[in-house]
Amino acid sequence: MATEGPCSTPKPGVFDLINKAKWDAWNALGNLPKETARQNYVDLVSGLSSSSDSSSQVKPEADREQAGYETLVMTSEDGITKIMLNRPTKMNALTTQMYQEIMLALEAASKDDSTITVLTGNGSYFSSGNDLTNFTHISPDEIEEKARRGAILLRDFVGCFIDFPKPLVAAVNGPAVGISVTILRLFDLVYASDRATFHTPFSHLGQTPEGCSSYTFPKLMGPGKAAEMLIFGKKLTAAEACAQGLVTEVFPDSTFQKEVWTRLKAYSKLPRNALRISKQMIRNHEKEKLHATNAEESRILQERWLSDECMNAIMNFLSRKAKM
Ligand SMILES: CCCCC/C=C/CC(=O)SCCNC(=O)CCNC(=O)[C@H](O)C(C)(C)COP(=O)(O)OP(=O)(O)OC[C@H]1O[C@@H](n2cnc3c(N)ncnc32)[C@H](O)[C@@H]1OP(=O)(O)O
Repeated sequence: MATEGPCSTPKPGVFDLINKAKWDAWNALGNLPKETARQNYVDLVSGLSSSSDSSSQVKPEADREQAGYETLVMTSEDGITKIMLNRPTKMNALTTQMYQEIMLALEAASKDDSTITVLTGNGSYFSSGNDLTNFTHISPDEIEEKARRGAILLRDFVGCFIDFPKPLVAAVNGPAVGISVTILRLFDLVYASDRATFHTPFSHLGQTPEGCSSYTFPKLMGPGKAAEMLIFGKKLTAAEACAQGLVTEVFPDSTFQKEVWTRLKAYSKLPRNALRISKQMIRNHEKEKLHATNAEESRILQERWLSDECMNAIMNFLSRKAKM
């Protein structure tokens, strides 16, 4: 293009891979003037040579922290976008603001140039699930409206995981509770520290399953094991969760970070589009079912949040300190 102007030669045959790729790139430039193409080429080459002059001048793919999040730390490096829940003193309990920021972060990650997206937690917990103070400071005349809006937020939040287009990985650095457990089935890989536990105390809270777990857990582990977790609140160790298929692999806590990130950096070098298309092929089979389950679970929870059972359980949790 830079020397001959717009593409005018015939397209090479389908098996002439190298010349066909060159032709496609040339043809894609359309009627770009020869001079502009030449300047673009010079800019590209001088950019490459100046960056390869000396290794000290190569700016490493810095851990680019993305601004605008208060409850998360979002970084992109080595083809991996990491979304880290960042309320360690509250065990990364999920506030309304956090649900919203996670949705924004997923939206941004779905469009950035990374290959893999990872969700993890800062501190000792992955997440203690829904922040139970989300249900406080509500006057009686606001309760129904708050429950209605909560159900919409829940449905939208889980919907983002169902529809996420790229490989999505959970690095479960510590215990996980409630919704931070149920959504794991919507991830493509779940790596867990051997310190992690998996606990869904819905009945204890007068609540019911979400995150599509009423469908995905029985399908994954059989109805009996799913009932132990979702109905009776049995807490699983990382090894047990791995045996049930909820966790992909367990790592010793002492080497968890090193082993997981080494593995993910290697995966992130695989062809990006192939990974994305394969993920979508695997997930597309049951998307409709997942969205229908999500809508139904959110509708039922909206009712549960208004029940005495739920309100009493939350008041019990919040008044623990006062009783101590
Ligand atoms: C839009 C709405 C969508 C709703 C979707 C619905 C989801 C359902 C669920 O997720 S159900 C699960 C809800 N989570 C829980 O029931 C866990 C509650 N927390 C605990 O049981 C414990 O805090 C613990 C086991 C996670 C940790 O116990 P530990 O004794 O180690 O630590 P503390 O209890 O002292 O916790 C430290 C401070 O963090 C606060 N905190 C922890 N988790 C939550 C939470 N989920 N909600 C609110 N606050 C939480 C805790 O109160 C302490 O705060 P303080 O230091 O200010 O007292």
